[in-house]
Amino acid sequence: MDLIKQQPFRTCHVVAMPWPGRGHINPMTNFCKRLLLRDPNLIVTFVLTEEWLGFIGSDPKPDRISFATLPNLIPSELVRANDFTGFIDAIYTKLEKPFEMLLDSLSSPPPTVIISDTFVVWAVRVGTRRNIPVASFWTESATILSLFVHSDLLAAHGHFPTEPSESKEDEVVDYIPGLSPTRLRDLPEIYHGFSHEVFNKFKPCFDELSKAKYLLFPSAYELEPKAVDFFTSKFDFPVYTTGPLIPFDELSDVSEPEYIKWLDGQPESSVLYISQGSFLSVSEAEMEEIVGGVRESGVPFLWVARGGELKMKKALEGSAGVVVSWCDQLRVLCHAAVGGFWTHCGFNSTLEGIYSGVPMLTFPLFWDQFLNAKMIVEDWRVGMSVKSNKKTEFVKREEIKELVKRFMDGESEEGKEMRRRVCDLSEICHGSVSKTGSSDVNIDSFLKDITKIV
Ligand SMILES: O=c1ccn([C@@H]2O[C@H](COP(=O)(O)OP(=O)(O)O[C@H]3O[C@H](CO)[C@@H](O)[C@H](O)[C@H]3O)[C@@H](O)[C@H]2O)c(=O)[nH]1
Repeated sequence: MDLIKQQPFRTCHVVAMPWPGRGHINPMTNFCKRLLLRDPNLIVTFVLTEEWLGFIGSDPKPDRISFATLPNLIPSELVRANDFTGFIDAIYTKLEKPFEMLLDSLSSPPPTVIISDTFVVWAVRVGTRRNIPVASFWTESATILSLFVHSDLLAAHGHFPTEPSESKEDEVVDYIPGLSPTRLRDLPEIYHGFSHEVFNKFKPCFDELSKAKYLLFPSAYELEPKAVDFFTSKFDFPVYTTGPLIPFDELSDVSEPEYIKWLDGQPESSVLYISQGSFLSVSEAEMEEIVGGVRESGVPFLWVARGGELKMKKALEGSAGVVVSWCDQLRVLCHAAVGGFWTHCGFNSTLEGIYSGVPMLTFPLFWDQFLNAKMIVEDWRVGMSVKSNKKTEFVKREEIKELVKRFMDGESEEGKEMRRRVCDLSEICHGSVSKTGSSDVNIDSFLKDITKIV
């Protein structure tokens, strides 16, 4: 393998500090694995709460990653959605000290760089105090980061903060660098309500960003070139796209869980894979409509029902599909039988859908997911939207039934066009992580940066 040339005697010690959440830990893990593959002298200390170590500690991992824990001083993952702003506060106020104590204990060799999730607000502060460079790791789209750092521009246009109103919702935001013209209704509601509260909590993280030494985007440059270019010109430090940080290296797994065996028996591109993410869920009434609509469409499905597997199995008894509580998502998406992905549009899922070349039915629930859905449907044109045009109403089963049938029809003109486009984007993503792709080139440049002796 063409590895980067290392300076002798210099072992690079990366301390990885993800935000405690599945959609953040997964790409950070995959990034560390990629770093280890490219640099035989690198070691990684991966920092998790004790609870998260319990969730993922038994997963196979390379030798040169060791886990270190922070005490369980924040609300459990199992209930964090109940009080999300309280969860953010706890991370902000309770984990900085234990993290510093942990850094004190890492002396052989001492940390070379901290790679920290951008939302871990104190990481840049800690790194600056200790003269350890911090690479800020942003797990959402570059486009939404541009929106977040431009709340002043939104305010200047009367779009932030503001109360919801029908007329405003149709106004078009066309002045944010890297963001294609977008109706206010398709942006996360950072301008009012709960998302506004969450945004205010996270705003200090965007202000800290300029004090980092590197910025890392877990995506392919070609998916959002304008937004990435904006950050490259904004900051006087390096900005890297790493290629999609999804577990494509693990696709050759030989195990055959029941749901893969079931997929093996289904016709090509016939199955709708449904996953609503690992964090929030929809109301019971809305779920009933979704279940009814999918069932009546007659389309075969593989459904990940987090937390409510038994109930869902009962509701879908006798219909054309399988319900599981968890699956190896990328492997499922890459299976020939899967022809569509009903997704909540978490950024990892979005990248996984694109990488697999599977068109998406978008059903965003919160935060960046609304803009991801808009990019899927309008910018990349690789999906259709399930959500009603009015955010207060949910879509009824009859509409869902018709939409699912239309979406899964690979023979219609729109179906063919959507599939052609997603295959093109899939090729771009595959290219970026291929042997000669931009991902390795960028990761090697990042490694050269962090291992150079100053
Ligand atoms: O049965 C399942 C379900 C999910 N996953 C994986 O879990 C991850 C989920 O990540 P993502 O799609 O990003 O969803 P969330 O966990 O909801 O992500 C949070 O973090 C993301 C990245 O910051 C944000 O974009 C989202 O809005 C936020 O909810 C993906 O890698 C999936 O492959 C599985 O492997 N099996």
